Parts: sequence; C-alpha cells; structure tokens
Amino acid sequence: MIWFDNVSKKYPGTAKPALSDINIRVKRGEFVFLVGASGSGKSSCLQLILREERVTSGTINVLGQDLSSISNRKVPYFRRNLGVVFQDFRLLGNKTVYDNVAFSLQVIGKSRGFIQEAVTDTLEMVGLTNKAKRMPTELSGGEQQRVAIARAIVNKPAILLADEPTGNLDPNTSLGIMTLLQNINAGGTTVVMATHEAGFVNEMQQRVIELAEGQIVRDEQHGGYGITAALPIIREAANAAAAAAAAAQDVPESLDEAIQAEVSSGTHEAFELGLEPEISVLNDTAGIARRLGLRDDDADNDDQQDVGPVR
Ligand SMILES: Nc1ncnc2c1ncn2[C@@H]1O[C@H](COP(=O)(O)OP(=O)(O)OP(=O)(O)O)[C@@H](O)[C@H]1O
Repeated sequence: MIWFDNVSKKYPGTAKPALSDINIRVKRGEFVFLVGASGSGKSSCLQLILREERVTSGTINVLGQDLSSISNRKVPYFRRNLGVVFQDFRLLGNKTVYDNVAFSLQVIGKSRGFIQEAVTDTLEMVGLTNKAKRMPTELSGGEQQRVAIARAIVNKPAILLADEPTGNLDPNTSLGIMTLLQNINAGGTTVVMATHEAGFVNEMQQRVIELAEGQIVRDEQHGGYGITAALPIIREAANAAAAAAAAAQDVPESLDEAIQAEVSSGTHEAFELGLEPEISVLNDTAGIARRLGLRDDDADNDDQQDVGPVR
C-alpha cells in the first residue's frame, strides 16, 4: 500500500539529507506511528507520501502508483485517495462546520445529494451532528480537530495521514481524537501518524517506526514510544522548567511592568491567556483546495481540469 525503497530526500540549500535510505512497507489497514526527535524526518515522510515533495533518490509507491512517474496534472486525482490532518487544523474560517466538510466533495464535483448524505454521516461519526451550523471560531480545539478529521475522511480515503494531530490539544481532548483515529482505522483505513505523544504510542501498542537524523532506527510491530524518541521531550521539559525558574526570579513589580514585559517578549499567546488554541483562518478557497491536494497550481487557469468525478 505504501512502499519506500531506498528513499533519500535532501532539500535544496541544506547540507544534510532530511531522509537517508529509507525502506518501509505499510500494508493495507495498518496503524503506524512515526516517532523521533524534532527534525528527524517524520513530516518529510508524510509530505513524500502526499507527493507534496519529491524524493531525491529511491522510489515511493502509494496505492500502486509510482510517485516518481506521476505527472503534476494527475497529483490532485492521486490525493483524493488520501486524507490529511494537521496539528493546526487548517479549517476555512468563513465556512460553517458543514461547509468545511462538504468543501472537499464540492471541489471534486460530487452531487448535492451525495454531499448531503456523506457530510451528515461523517459529522455523526465524529460526534458533531449538533454543531453542523457553527463557525470554527465557535468550537473548542478538539471540536475543530474533529471537523478537520471529518473533512479528511468524508471521501472515504484509503489512507489517512496525520501530522501531530493532538499537538495543540489537552490530554483529555487528545484521547478523544486518538479514539476517533482508532475507530477510523478499525473501519479499514490505513493510518500513518507522526507524533511526540509517548503516552498514546505506549498505550496503543501499534507499529512504531522511529526516525533519528533521517534514518530508521527502529521498526517494531507492537512498539512503544522508546527511550531514544523520548529524549528530546525530556530535554524540552527540562529547558521549560529552567526557563520558568529563571522567569520566577524576575517577577515584575507592577501590572504596567508586567504588560510591558509581555509585549516586549512577544509571548502574548492565546493559550497563556487561557483561551482556546488559535484557529487557522484560511479564507483563500483556492489556496486551501491546493493545500489539501484537491487542485493543482494551474487550477486557477483551468478550473475544469481538476473538478470532476473521481476516477
Ligand atoms: N522545506 C524544507 N526546506 C529545507 N529543509 C527542510 C524543509 N523541510 C524540512 N527540512 C529539514 O529536514 C529535516 C527533517 O524535517 P522534518 O520536518 O521532516 O522533521 P520532523 O521529524 O517532522 O520534525 P518535527 O517533529 O519538529 O515536526 C530537518 O532538518 C528540517 O530542517
């Protein structure tokens, strides 16, 4: 279903390859975790599977399609077999929940009746039937991620790629998202998920592929997160604790000073204020269609080219 054969990827202008000599075979129906330190190559693997990036050497075959030989024109059609979920949700801020999910079907020219049935079923599956008319700003982070998942699976893709889908969510909400991904996998969809969430990886005991500096250092059938993969998290936690201790010694005297300090340090983050995670407002419809792989770069010049029934 997903084959990497001696795949290497080097981005232009970089000294070291992001991926070196990667060999992977993912079978239909598998749930695979990609783990490893930041910069180890997890997202690069997902981008190669999506054909957002091309290999530097080696071959990738996804759903029987050699991605080196597929023409740019065919890439949007190829991507219709894949759903993608990102850490930052990437919802259309000016559309309702229903329209966000319907959007990817509209772009590929599905009929109104088909869309209505598919969107209704999918919203029910992700538990958002009663939020169909809400705007993304009216949803919690977990609900927004459910919308993003609904959008990714509404066309019943064979493969679901998830790049740190719980990265912006609290542990309880993350658990709900992981359960949903498990259910989707149980329905037959192959899931490949890049994550730093040691707890879920350890709990689920699924296949774990661990990357380190662009190489596979572990490919275990019923694996855990692993000590090597956990190191950067432990280091990040230690750094955060040290920074918090240093900050505690520098408590501002007055409210004015506190505000001034916050503004000048640029840490005016929503989560620090106890608000929901920021919504990615992408109002550029053509842009998001392209990002989701539903249009190619020439689609603006020739709309008919990519809008049509799935092959
Ligand atoms: N578009 C790009 N141009 C240049 N270098 C890139 C690009 N994308 C990724 N890289 C580099 O490739 C390496 C692998 O990055 P990648 O994003 O795949 O890692 P990752 O494991 O997903 O990291 P993270 O956990 O932080 O998301 C890194 O050294 C990164 O800096």
